[in-house]
Amino acid sequence: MAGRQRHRLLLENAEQLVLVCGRREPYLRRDGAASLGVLRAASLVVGLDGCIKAVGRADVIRNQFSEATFERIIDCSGKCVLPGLVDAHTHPVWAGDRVHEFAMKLAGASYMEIHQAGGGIHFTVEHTRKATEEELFTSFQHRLERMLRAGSTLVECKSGYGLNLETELKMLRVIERAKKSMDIGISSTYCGAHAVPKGKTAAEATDDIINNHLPKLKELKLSGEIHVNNIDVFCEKGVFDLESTRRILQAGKDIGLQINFHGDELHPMKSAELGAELGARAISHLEEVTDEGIVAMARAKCAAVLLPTTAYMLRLKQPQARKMLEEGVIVALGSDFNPNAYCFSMPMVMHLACVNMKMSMNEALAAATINAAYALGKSDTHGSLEVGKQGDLLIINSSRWEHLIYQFGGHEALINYVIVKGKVVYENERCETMSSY
Ligand SMILES: N=CN[C@@H](CCC(=O)O)C(=O)O
Ligand SMILES: [Zn+2]
Repeated sequence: MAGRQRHRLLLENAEQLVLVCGRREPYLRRDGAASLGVLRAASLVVGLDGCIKAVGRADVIRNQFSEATFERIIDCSGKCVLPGLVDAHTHPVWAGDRVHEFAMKLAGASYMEIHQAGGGIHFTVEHTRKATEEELFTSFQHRLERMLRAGSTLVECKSGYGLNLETELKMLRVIERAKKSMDIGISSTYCGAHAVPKGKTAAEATDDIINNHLPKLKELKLSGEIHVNNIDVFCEKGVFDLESTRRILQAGKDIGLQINFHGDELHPMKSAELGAELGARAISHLEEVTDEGIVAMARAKCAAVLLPTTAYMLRLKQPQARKMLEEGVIVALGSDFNPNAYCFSMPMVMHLACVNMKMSMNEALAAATINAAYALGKSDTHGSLEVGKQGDLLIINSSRWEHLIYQFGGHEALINYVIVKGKVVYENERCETMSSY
């Protein structure tokens, strides 16, 4: 019996309550994701500390908590409860959109042609350097709100449109401010090696990062001003080669950052092999990964963060999700939200992963919850509905959870509530009438 205690939230009698996993698994590989834990006619309790206190059959929970009181009770009859989605890769702090480049790409220009002609990341760097911290914060806040409304409750956020120390720090301060002031969870990534800045060689940029940027980040961490979680490099032909990538990532690891980088996207670079060797937490993209790289990642428990929007947008070859899953790689998903791939929606990302990368809906949900949390080093607190984990939840207005993936582009009509630490942070009253058609 739970006694007369007060709790924050009771979700009662959900048609389906999708645990994702239930035995404190830190990740799910292919076989684990084949059948996700789903309870029927189930309830869930979140305590005043924001953590899940109980999950189980509705009649059992009713009995157990018969004398308890709740700040809020939501009747979930006919609805599904899922863990909040985790977006493992985004670039959400920038000024200056690139809709004009979308038109160029549709007319046949490649991503690298635009980049080498001074557009792409360089265009965004120019605009981001000019923007004030306040302007960047305002647009970032709006973007985070859109991510939250699409069901993401934990998001990885990169810097990388400054390249010089001053603007990289400006971006990281903006991310830090959102970490403190917004409900959505954030894992922050220093991505000063996102491109070689104009006027510098890759070797000079590498030295600048190692000798100036990283020592400053260490100092700011010690003074408590900015806490960065991950280090990233765009390891790509014509950007940072394997050796520069190795030096930067190792230096980041030496100051306590988790390695989580862009690799093997447009050309095979042996990024996967490097990441496995350095103990990387995750590598993103991997459209061009080798068979040996896949095996090395599986062995090193290095998560593959696949980004279906990028391959779709740039008409690249799809990452080999099936091969990765068969070889035992931990597969996660990210939206890759950035001025090139303007997508906030993890439900859309899961849909693309299923159709274009041949993942099952169970695999896609595991990749967008527990495995994405693992890619950020947070699967002990996020990514599944288990007692003791943070109460980050979604309630959808459907009696089968798979509608979240099946109704592509339709999440606005389907997501009824988004909850962080047991507190309702988004409530969509219109979905009641909209999603039943
Ligand atoms: N590939 C490198 N970085 C981003 C794109 C960033 C940009 O084009 O602004 C990505 O992950 O897709
Ligand atoms: Zn990226």
